[in-house]
Amino acid sequence: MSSTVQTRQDFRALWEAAILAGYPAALWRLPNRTDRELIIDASGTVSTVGLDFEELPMGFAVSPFINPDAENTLFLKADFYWRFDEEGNILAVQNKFSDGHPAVEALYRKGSKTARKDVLSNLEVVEPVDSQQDPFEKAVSRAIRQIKRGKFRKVVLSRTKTIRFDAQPDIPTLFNRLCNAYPNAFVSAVYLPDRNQVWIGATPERLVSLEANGVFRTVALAGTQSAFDSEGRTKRAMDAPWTQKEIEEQALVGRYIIGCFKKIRIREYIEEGPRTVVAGNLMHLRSDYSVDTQAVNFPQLGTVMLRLLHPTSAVCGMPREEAQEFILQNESHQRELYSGFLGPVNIFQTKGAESHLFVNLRCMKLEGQDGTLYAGAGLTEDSSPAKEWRETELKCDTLLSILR
Ligand SMILES: C=C(O[C@H]1C=CC=C(C(=O)O)[C@@H]1O)C(=O)O
Repeated sequence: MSSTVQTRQDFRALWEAAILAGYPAALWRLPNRTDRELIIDASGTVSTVGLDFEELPMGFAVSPFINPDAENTLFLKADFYWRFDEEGNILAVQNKFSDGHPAVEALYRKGSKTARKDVLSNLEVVEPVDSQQDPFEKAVSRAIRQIKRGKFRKVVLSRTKTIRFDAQPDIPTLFNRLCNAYPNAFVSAVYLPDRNQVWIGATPERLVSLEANGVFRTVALAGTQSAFDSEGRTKRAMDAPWTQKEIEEQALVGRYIIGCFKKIRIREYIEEGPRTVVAGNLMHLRSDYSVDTQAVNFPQLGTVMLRLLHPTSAVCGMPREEAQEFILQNESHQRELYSGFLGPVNIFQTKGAESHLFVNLRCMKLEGQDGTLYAGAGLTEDSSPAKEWRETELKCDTLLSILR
């Protein structure tokens, strides 16, 4: 434990010092919380692990979309961990190294000199919008034909939007803006030096949570509509109209989760919903599932369920194998970490360790000044290609409206 005593520290300074030193770093804010948390891995590289909550130390996990049995999960070890309040006061700190260690020197010395910025550079959308629209809509039509032929029931097709900033964007500023705009999202920024990428996003979808009291949680999230009416007024969630297609699309995700519980003979789950939830500029239908792992005497439930759930039918489809094959054959980009999962693992809180993994949605990959936004839409036999395209545009706007 370091003896570097500090009660206030701008996480911007630490983040920038980590990037300068080439250390992997993850910055996040849990939904409906105000604390910001930061992990820095001073090894300089991200390791690949099998995600096992019982085995892993404190850290931050990041998974690609393709990750059978969660065996190829990237893991940032918490060599340094801080929890800050909104004003930047340090609420908790755990450093593995003492004063004099090169990593402590690199982070605290370089970090303390960093000037405060709060501007975002300008950006332009590089890719002409229609170059993506036509191939996307054609792929949606192919998917609908396959669904009608009975190949699968649902598939989630995604597309990208490429943007270019006129200077490297300031991640802490962007992160703070996302936190302010989307209080009920999981907001995160992850720096992966091996890939020379930063992934930043504000996702509404929890994949697996393991609370200190042993409660396991997951959700079935699907169905999308704008949170605003045609005159731009905010809709009331309770008045949101849902079509048969959207109700069915969300029900398939719920059925998939219940199927996973059944596989491992868990009957003691609590199901709540579906209800309409607001996710920034959008609304979705969400059902919540929880299990008391202590009451059912199943401490490994989180690890087992994660392997069964990922990728859920909210990002892949049903049946999973057929849908995944269609995605790999019909999407023109690699998803990489989009629609994978990410989040803190075994973070020690006063009552015990907690883990919270979220599906990596409403996100952007940043490589220098180039950004790639990702968005997908769940397709069923009642989908309309033009409507699905508009839905992906709305999903890109979750981040774009904050960037502009
Ligand atoms: C695949 C995405 O969203 C998923 C989560 C909520 C609603 C969805 C939908 O309505 O299609 C998607 O299943 C995305 O944001 O890229």
